[in-house]
Amino acid sequence: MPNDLSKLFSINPDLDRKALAKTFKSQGNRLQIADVLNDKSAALLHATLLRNTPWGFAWFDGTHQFMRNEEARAKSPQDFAALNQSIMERARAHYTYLYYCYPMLQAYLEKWHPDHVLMRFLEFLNSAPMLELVREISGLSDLFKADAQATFFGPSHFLLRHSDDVPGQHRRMAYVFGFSKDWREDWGGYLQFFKDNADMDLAMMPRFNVLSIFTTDHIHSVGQVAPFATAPRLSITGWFRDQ
Ligand SMILES: O=C(O)CCC(=O)C(=O)O
Ligand SMILES: [Fe+2]
Repeated sequence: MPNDLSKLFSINPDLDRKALAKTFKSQGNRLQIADVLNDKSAALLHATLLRNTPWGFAWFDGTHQFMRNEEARAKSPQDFAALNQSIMERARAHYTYLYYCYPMLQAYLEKWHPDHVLMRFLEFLNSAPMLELVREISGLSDLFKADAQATFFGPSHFLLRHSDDVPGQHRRMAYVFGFSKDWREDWGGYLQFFKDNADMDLAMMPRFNVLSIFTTDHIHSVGQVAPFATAPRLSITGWFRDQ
């Protein structure tokens, strides 16, 4: 791992990995790890997501749609109202989502902003210390790479119920690094898991400096963020793969 990467980011050395592995198993291969990064790493990522990320706009209309920041800035409020309306109509009966997004892997491969902090974090995600942490806690010893997107869920954003298990994609472990500060129970935005009978089985609150991981066999959603939430739900999320 290059030196500059380990200076930027590091994992909290005090994590009790054995205890975390036990809890991961007892919760049906799901876990939210508190204080996962050292304080400096988490503060840098929080500041980057809050103030220095060229967010685009992601939604689903039958396939994934993404509008880059440059393009979104050129749209009128009327354009956005119409788009919003069409997503809300779709959500009545079909799968969809709506949030601000920065597709880190695509940006990396296409060199959109090669010096951006998030590009270094994508490298850190794919470095030995991070892969070893997730392998150790999950027992999945063949995880070897991760993709990533940064997401910003503002008021009324949501991600409906779905499974991450897309055939041929080799996604084994979903992950969500959370950087949301001072979240409140009434603001929605929980990562929620459902049982077969549609009762909620577990819900993880948006928090600062946490890593939520779960195997891709779980049906889950991100609850709609309340219109009165005064802070965004900030995350870096994706999948660890075995191929
Ligand atoms: O942001 C989250 O908590 C989950 C995101 C998710 O489920 C997904 O991107 O598939
Ligand atoms: Fe998901």
